[in-house]
Amino acid sequence: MRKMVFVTGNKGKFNEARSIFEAKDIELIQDTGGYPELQEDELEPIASFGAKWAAEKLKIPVMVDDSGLFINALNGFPGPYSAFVENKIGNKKVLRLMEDEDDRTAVFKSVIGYCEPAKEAIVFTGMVEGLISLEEKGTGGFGYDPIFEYNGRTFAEIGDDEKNKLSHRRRALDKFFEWLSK
Ligand SMILES: O=c1nc[nH]c2c1ncn2[C@H]1C[C@H](O)[C@@H](COP(=O)(O)OP(=O)(O)OP(=O)(O)O)O1
Ligand SMILES: [Mg+2]
Repeated sequence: MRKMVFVTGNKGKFNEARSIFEAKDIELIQDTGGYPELQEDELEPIASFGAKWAAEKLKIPVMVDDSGLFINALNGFPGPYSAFVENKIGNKKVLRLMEDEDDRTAVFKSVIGYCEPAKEAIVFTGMVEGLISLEEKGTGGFGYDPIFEYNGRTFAEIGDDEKNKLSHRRRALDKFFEWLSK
């Protein structure tokens, strides 16, 4: 069985990616060592720099995932600040910010960065459009899943298997698998 090292401290991301890789017969190994996260408006340079940095440090091919929730009524907030905002204020306060907003549309984005030592990093972007719910719903998933609605149910309600068929992460990983198989 082939292997891939995923540098992330986020257990929810890792568990999701692991089951997506399992279906491709690739064993996913978590490295929690981290990497410096650039301050950028876009996720692509953050993932690209992180993958390059980790590949040179560990001296093995690695992947990273920089992701986030972009809420249209909030000008794309929290976007690249998603992890900071999740830890600092949480879903309830994000819903408070959205209290008077009619436009509930939002985009979940995942950028997978892959790099082999002494090579350039390559990135694959996946997106899914949905709505910010009026209240938290569901017990599955992680992070913003309880407030991100897709076809009437939140990502925390639809369950891991359903989420893994259509999520931003799945869409980015499908592009990665296509590239790997070339
Ligand atoms: O499918 C998802 N369902 C719910 N929430 C999600 C999802 N995907 C990303 N998110 C949230 C988690 C974190 O608050 C932020 C990403 O921040 P991001 O820096 O990429 O991840 P992180 O700091 O948690 O882990 P790490 O950098 O070690 O991979 O967006
Ligand atoms: Mg992070």
